[in-house]
Amino acid sequence: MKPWIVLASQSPRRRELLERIGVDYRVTPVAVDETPEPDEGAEMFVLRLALEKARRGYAAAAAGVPALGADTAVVLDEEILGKPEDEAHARRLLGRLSGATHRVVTGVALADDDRAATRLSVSHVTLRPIGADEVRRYWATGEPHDKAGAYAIQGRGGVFVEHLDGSYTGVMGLPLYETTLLFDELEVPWRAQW
Ligand SMILES: Cc1cn([C@H]2C[C@H](O)[C@@H](COP(=O)(O)OP(=O)(O)OP(=O)(O)O)O2)c(=O)[nH]c1=O
Repeated sequence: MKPWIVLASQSPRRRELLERIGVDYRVTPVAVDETPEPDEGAEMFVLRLALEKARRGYAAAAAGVPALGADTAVVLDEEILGKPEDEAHARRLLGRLSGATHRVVTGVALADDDRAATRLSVSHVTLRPIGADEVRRYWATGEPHDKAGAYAIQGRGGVFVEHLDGSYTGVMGLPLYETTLLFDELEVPWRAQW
């Protein structure tokens, strides 16, 4: 049996969110170069990567069903912060995010051979001040290692979140509202489970 969609992602968070709403998917992770173009804004960047992941996922899976791609970036003062390379990098990232408001942008894209649709989710997140010792302990949990901005709202990092203006699932990596708009657009039968 064909799945409804291909998920062009290795992120366990994206799988978990699709499972929450009962979507039948198959995973086909793809590798894309995640380097922003010179002068490319964060919104354009995540939309471009989401679409690239979706298109490559569609081709690689060869399942004849639409492929979903997504990309999340944490943005402070128009700078894309990315994932931490090591503890010192996480310390610098969380030091900058501590006690400040940043933007989390997630692009989602759904594509097949002749159709493609994209949506953008933008959230503003305020983190409370985070102490150096707290960063050290947080790093030791392993949680921040593969997360943009070195924190996870859905995990222990939730204790740092003083305010969220936007989409919780968008910050987590797959905005469910926007994703279901894409499903409707390309006639993915997600409502069958409701
Ligand atoms: C800010 C934040 C990010 N993240 C995650 C979401 C994304 O998985 C990750 C950002 O990296 P992405 O490059 O968007 O995704 P990925 O590398 O995990 O997976 P793939 O490219 O295969 O789809 O950070 C959280 O889980 N919680 C948060 O609060």
